[in-house]
Amino acid sequence: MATRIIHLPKYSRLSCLVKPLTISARTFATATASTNPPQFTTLSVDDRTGIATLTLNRPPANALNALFMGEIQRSITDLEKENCRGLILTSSSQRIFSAGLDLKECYKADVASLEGLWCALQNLWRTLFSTPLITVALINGHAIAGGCMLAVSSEYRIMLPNFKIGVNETMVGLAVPSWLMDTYINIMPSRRIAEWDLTSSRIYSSESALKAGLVDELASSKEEALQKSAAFIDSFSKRTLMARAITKQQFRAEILRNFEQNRQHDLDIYLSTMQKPSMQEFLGEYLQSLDAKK
Ligand SMILES: CCCCCCCCCCCCC/C=C/C(=O)SCCNC(=O)CCNC(=O)[C@H](O)C(C)(C)COP(=O)(O)OP(=O)(O)OC[C@H]1O[C@@H](n2cnc3c(N)ncnc32)[C@H](O)[C@@H]1OP(=O)(O)O
Repeated sequence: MATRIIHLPKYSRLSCLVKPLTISARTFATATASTNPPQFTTLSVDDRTGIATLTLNRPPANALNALFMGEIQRSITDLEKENCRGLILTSSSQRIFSAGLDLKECYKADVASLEGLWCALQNLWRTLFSTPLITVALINGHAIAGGCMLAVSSEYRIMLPNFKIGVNETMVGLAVPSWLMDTYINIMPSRRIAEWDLTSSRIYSSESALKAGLVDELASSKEEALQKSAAFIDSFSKRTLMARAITKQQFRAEILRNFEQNRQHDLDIYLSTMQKPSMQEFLGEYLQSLDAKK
């Protein structure tokens, strides 16, 4: 299980682009660092197509803590080095893609832990948003806040029915960071709708997300969604990959520049917000409300 990403064929050596994902797919887990075994992700790469599937596996909610986010980020970076062609991001859970930041780790945490969490979130977003890989979020469960961030940072979103997706920060009294706002605007058909959504903490159903343009397709099963994800990646021919990647990065460059200029400010806002007694009190109540559902 604990295998590093090695022996991945260079995409340039692949002779055939359009092949179904299966037969020669190898499954292995991603390492969190060169010496540490992975804990929360599994990566499978199809040798023939050059398509990787990264599966989030941190039960029960794929809540994003620093270690988990570091693993995801390193997987993407490793795949880039191996000239992998496309990445499908999905969840091992049958009902939660990701519930966003691990709120339990935000509660009564010391400053160093809060800082570690936020920097890991910033780094993960930056890596996913800027990667030259063709990225698809296969949203097979609820995707809230940071979970939605993973989806909107990807290039294409395919969602299974009857789940929820959206960014709920203002509902809990928090401003949406400008880089997340820009990422959301980048994919929504209308800036006006994006502003409405983020200011009102709108959470969509899968079906309404499709109508609004927040997701691109629905699929009735994970298998169908995998096929559609592979089809999206395959729709870009080998010939266009380099030009495509540069064009994608040009589209995203200004958002990335703004982020770099405000990175420290963004961290400072998060730290000061999370350390407020009123926020910690609210967070405690919020966590209790999640538990009270049982
Ligand atoms: C008070 C909020 C503070 C926010 C702090 C952020 C400050 C920065 C602002 C700007 C940030 C932008 C970047 C992103 C930020 C975030 O991601 S904040 C996280 C916001 N996420 C949520 O509000 C989601 C909360 N969860 C849910 O709504 C539901 O759990 C669900 C995802 C819709 C799933 O519902 P359901 O299938 O009914 O499962 P549950 O029973 O509710 O949950 C299962 C278990 O998972 C635990 N859990 C759920 N969410 C989280 C979480 N975010 N962190 C940690 N743990 C979580 C839940 O407690 C259950 O646990 P068990 O009781 O152990 O089973």
